[in-house]
Amino acid sequence: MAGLAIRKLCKSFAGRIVLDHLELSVDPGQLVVLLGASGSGKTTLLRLIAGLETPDAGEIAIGGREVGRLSPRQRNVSMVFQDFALYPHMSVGDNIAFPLRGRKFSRAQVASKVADVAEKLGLEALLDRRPDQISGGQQQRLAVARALVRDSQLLLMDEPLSNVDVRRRDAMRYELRSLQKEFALTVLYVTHDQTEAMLLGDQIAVIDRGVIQQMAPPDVIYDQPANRFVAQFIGSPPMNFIPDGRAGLLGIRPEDLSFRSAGEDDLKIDGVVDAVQCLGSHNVVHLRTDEGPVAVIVDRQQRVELGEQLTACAARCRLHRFATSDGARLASPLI
Ligand SMILES: Nc1ncnc2c1ncn2[C@@H]1O[C@H](COP(=O)(O)OP(=O)(O)OP(=O)(O)O)[C@@H](O)[C@H]1O
Repeated sequence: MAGLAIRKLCKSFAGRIVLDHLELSVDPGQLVVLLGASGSGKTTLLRLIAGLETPDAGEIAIGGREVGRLSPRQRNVSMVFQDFALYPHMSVGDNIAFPLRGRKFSRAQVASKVADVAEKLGLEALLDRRPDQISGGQQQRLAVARALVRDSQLLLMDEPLSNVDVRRRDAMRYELRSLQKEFALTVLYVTHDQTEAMLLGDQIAVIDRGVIQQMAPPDVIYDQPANRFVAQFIGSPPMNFIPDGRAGLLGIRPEDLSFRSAGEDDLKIDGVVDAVQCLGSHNVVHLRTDEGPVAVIVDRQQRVELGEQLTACAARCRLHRFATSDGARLASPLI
């Protein structure tokens, strides 16, 4: 598969800016997750790449070739939507063959390509079944088979797992990741689910109001968020923010706070326990403080009473600093 490069892409609907000089690139064989809230422009971006919408300005190149003027078919991009958009009335075999319809292939060539791809994806015993007669994981493989059979350059996925049972979803994410690696698929995967983004992406591109706020590997997005928006979008419960005094905001992840002080120099926040949530593997303690609400993740063993006065502490090296003006990340307070 090929790489994708987008430069200064703009799109408005009825005078409302949806994509604002957006820049994004996906290397060949990489899975980039486009993560953003509802209405941030994710689907619009996919539709522009696929050629289903026309940009107002900007460039879209697939495999180094500008595709802005090409029809959707000429772009050779596969798009997978919710529930994989399989044809329910067609057999698995016909679903795989469908993208080859209308192309100049003989019956025998189509049959051979379908057999080849079905074998690669372990679907060969299922070719006569209908999509509702195969498992969710097999449906996902069928969607990938349809992209491979037509030698797609790029796979665009728009929340394909959103209707999948929560218990199955983990296994399907794992399988998608394996398929993507095995076949070196270039994938741009849209979701609003931060856990999904962290689990799937080689890189996560966080989008807000039509602009990519940060694109980086998941651990970098989490450990060095480029601005306040990214910092609070990723992490559960979200990062705490308290005023810094120096025209800035301090950001502290709930797991970086504890009620046991480790060092003289620790940041200390006094508060009263407002609520304690049990999340199975750990508890979240919500403090009411003079700086606003603060969440602290603690061991289940640690006994904390409602109304108790406590001091939450964090090592200075774990703090993040952001400008109050535009939310941009500043050097850490220690530097
Ligand atoms: N064809 C259209 N005409 C007018 N407005 C549109 C059109 N398509 C999208 N929009 C608007 O553009 C904005 C971005 O929509 P888009 O579907 O790209 O968001 P999204 O990030 O995919 O959201 P969601 O996660 O809810 O699907 C929304 O405010 C939407 O109403």
